[in-house]
Amino acid sequence: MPLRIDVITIFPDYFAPLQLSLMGKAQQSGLVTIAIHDLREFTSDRHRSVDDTPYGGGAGMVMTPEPWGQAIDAVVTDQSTLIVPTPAGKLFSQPVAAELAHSTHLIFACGRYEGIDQRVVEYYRPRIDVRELSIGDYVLAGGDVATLAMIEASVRLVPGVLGNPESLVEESHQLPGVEYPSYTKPPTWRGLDVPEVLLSGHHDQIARWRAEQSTIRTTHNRPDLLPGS
Ligand SMILES: O=C(OCc1ccccc1)c1cn[nH]c1
Repeated sequence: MPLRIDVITIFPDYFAPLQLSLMGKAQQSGLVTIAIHDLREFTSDRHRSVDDTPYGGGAGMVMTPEPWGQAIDAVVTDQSTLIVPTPAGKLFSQPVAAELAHSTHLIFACGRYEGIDQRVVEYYRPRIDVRELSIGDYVLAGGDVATLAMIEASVRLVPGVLGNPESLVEESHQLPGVEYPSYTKPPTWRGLDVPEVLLSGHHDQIARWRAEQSTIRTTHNRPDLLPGS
């Protein structure tokens, strides 16, 4: 059963990169189908407006619910998962990407401005799986870039998309923490040598060195990922 993804956005051109490289091949392989929908196609006024001023005051504009209701109704089934990228969402992560990779149908609602009228989430929550997801603690101008990141992270985990599942095995069996540093040819570059152990052929020493490098790097860059933290 291929994974179907529908993206609803006011900037369809943001998703041109999905036709390239791994994402493009995934679509050609039939493992994934991705459709992009322009939210303005679902407006009914002459100005094709999608936003209005916020109730309760405050700066910025809020996206009105009706175009979203029309657009989501056009693609939704009882198997759909509606994903709303927002800084206020639960944190997207590799385990969440793995879950999405095994879904049947994902609908991404890319909000702009201050976000989408919350009643859109409230309306669909009793009907389908609705997930407000954040890709990190910073604010983007819209959900489009977050959606690209979540699609790329999820689609690469769809069985058959990655030519070499080997790279997934290492990723999933990785020690808690970040990856060890990688090196390739030439053995010396601008006076810098590749760590000797990596050229030694001693696989147990290499594994030990990599584990140690992962711990050093995690301690320095991501102490929050250290076991027991
Ligand atoms: O900025 C983001 O989404 C766009 C957005 C949606 C709703 C209101 C403001 C901005 C975002 C940041 N981390 N994850 C998502």
